[in-house]
Amino acid sequence: MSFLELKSLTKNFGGLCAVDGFSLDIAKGSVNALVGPNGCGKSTLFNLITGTIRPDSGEVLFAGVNITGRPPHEIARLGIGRKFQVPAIFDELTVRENLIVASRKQNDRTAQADILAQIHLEDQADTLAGELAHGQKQWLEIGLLLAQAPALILLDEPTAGMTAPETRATAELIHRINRDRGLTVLVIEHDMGFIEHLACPVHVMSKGKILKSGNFSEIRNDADVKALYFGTAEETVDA
Ligand SMILES: Nc1ncnc2c1ncn2[C@@H]1O[C@H](COP(=O)(O)OP(=O)(O)OP(=O)(O)O)[C@@H](O)[C@H]1O
Repeated sequence: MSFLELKSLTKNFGGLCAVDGFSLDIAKGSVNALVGPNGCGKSTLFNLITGTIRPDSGEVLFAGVNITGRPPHEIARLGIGRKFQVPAIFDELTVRENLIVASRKQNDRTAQADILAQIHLEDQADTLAGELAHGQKQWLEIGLLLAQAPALILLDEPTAGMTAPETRATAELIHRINRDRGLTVLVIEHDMGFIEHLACPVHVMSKGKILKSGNFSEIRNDADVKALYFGTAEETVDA
């Protein structure tokens, strides 16, 4: 059954069509990746899902409920969490305090301990968030999302600026929270190595709509996708 249903979403900014009749069905409990060149409309699509901006036309259905045009706080309360590229954490609080502040149930220490284990920051619980390594800050922000008990999370370039081991660990983290919490995940990414580790359905966006959907190797070897990135079908997508 479709958990998130995007139906012919369209958003224009003046004369620019950023999202152009975009449709996609995301199944409950699945992980999906959205890739595409700079400016193809990925972040605008996330803004349409989370209510930051309203579509000119089209609909967003979440768990069967039409949430199109609802305000962001209402959509968040319904269970959609979003992580932006730059981590929004409290640097001057410890990792544990960050989680407590973000938690729906602030006294539920068991839930917070579970999250600490899942984001691999058990040993840093009493470290100031500002002192964490870059990758750990990104994981803490995913932890802050988990503390709000969402059913769907949208991650915008979660591995930006990460080392290769951090990137691999992030793919494992996403698998873990998907498996252990039954969370549905939609990820925007540029890093094809990360997408390969995720081993999930990949949707390629171009000029506001889906160009191709498939598994990693189908996308990597697709002539239209190669042409989109390189203007030629001769090379391999590994940017
Ligand atoms: N608020 C806005 N006002 C005007 N134009 C906008 C606005 N937001 C986005 N755009 C334009 O819409 C197009 C799509 O932008 P968007 O940020 O969604 O792309 P993207 O695929 O997320 O890009 P990137 O990978 O670089 O983050 C771009 O041409 C962008 O300049």
